[in-house]
Order: sequence, then C-alpha cells, then structure tokens
Amino acid sequence: MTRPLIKICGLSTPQTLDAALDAGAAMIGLVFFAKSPRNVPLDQAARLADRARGKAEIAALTVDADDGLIADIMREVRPDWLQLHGSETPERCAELKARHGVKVMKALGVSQATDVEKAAGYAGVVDKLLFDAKPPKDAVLPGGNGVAFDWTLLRGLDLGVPVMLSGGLNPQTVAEALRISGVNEVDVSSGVERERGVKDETLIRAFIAEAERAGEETR
Ligand SMILES: O=C(O)c1ccccc1NCC(=O)[C@H](O)[C@H](O)COP(=O)(O)O
Repeated sequence: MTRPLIKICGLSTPQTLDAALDAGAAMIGLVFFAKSPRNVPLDQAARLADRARGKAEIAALTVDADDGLIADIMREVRPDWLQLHGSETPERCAELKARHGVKVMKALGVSQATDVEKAAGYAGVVDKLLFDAKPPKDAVLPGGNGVAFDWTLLRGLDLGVPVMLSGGLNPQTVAEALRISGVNEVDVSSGVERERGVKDETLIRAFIAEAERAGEETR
C-alpha cells in the first residue's frame, strides 16, 4: 500500500492544526455546522485555513448548507474541498462544484451493503466519496459521532472515484481499518480528541503514525 492519505477533521486551534500538519496530515477539515462542538466561526476558520495552505488540503464541512453560507465559506476560507455531509443529492453536488469551481467530497452513511451501493449515483459527479458510519438514532450530529461500521463493506470497491474511510477510527484501530477495508484514505475526528470537540496533539500524532505504519507494512 502506498502512504495513506490522512485527514484530521474538526480542527479549531492553531496548536492542534500545527500538530496535524507537522505529523503529515494531507488534509484538514473545518466544520461549519452550528450544532457541532467543532463548529468554527468564519474568521477563525479563515485564519486556520491560511495557516494550513500549501501544507495540506483544506476541507470545509457543511450539512445541507444554503447557498449563502457556502458562498461565505468559499469567499472567506477558500477551501480546496467542500465536504457535503447532509442529504445533498448528486444534482446539488454538481451544482456547487460548477458554481464554485471547488472539489466536492460527498459523505455517505453506512450501516449495511445497500448503503455502499447508493454511492454509484454520486461516483460520476463528485471528486471523492467519504464513507462514514450512519449516525446512531438519537444522534444530534450526522457525523463526528465516533461510531464505526463494518470495514469489509468497502473491500474491493471500485467506483472510479477516490474513497475515504471514516467513522470511529482511532490510533488503535486505524491500521486494521486500512488493512481490512483495502482503502488508502482515512479520516478521523472523535478518535483524536481527549474530550468531545477538544483535539489532542498526542492522539493526532499517534493516529498519523499508526496509519503510516500500516502503509509501510503492506508495501
Ligand atoms: O465532526 C463533526 O462535528 C461533524 C458534525 C456534523 C457533520 C459531520 C461532522 N464530521 C464529519 C467528519 O468528517 C468526521 O471526521 C467523520 O464523521 C468521522 O467522525 P468520527 O467518527 O468522530 O471520527
């Protein structure tokens, strides 16, 4: 396996952002969803994005956001990616991609094989698919819940678009997740936090080290 692509999501401070960048994260995620403890105001996100620019790709994460919020994010933050983590249709993804000239990553919730099959409708439209666990019934958030799904469901997947594995990963499980799923891109939020919404530099570094160790083992 080549060196895995690693995304650290839900960053909100310069210190934890720097830890992710220094450790080799290829992508960082900034959350624009008011109900999330990781939500960042536009001005703070703009500063974080400028700090990351040129060192890692920047993903702006929204959930069924309206045109106004997305326009504000594109103007102030200038992300490389829009991560659409709500019920956005392939048509909405295509519309935002065309309007803003930005790469689009669609997040899809997975609990069973039929959920993965639904990805086919997005494959020819978006630039990446992020498979995350479906949120628990009582969840407030559509993602960032620290819940994992059956990684074997992604094995052998060939959609013609890059696939990122997400959902409940942590430093102890990420190597196994890469091996079992056969996917070479991973994303994490809760698993590198010492409390909900508070990223931990040591956990970030450990997650990246463990993911990279898996990549070395399977070369
Ligand atoms: O992280 C959030 O707070 C969040 C809120 C609303 C929608 C999506 C959210 N996160 C999306 C991500 O890309 C997370 O990294 C992904 O869901 C994995 O989260 P976790 O299981 O906590 O590692």
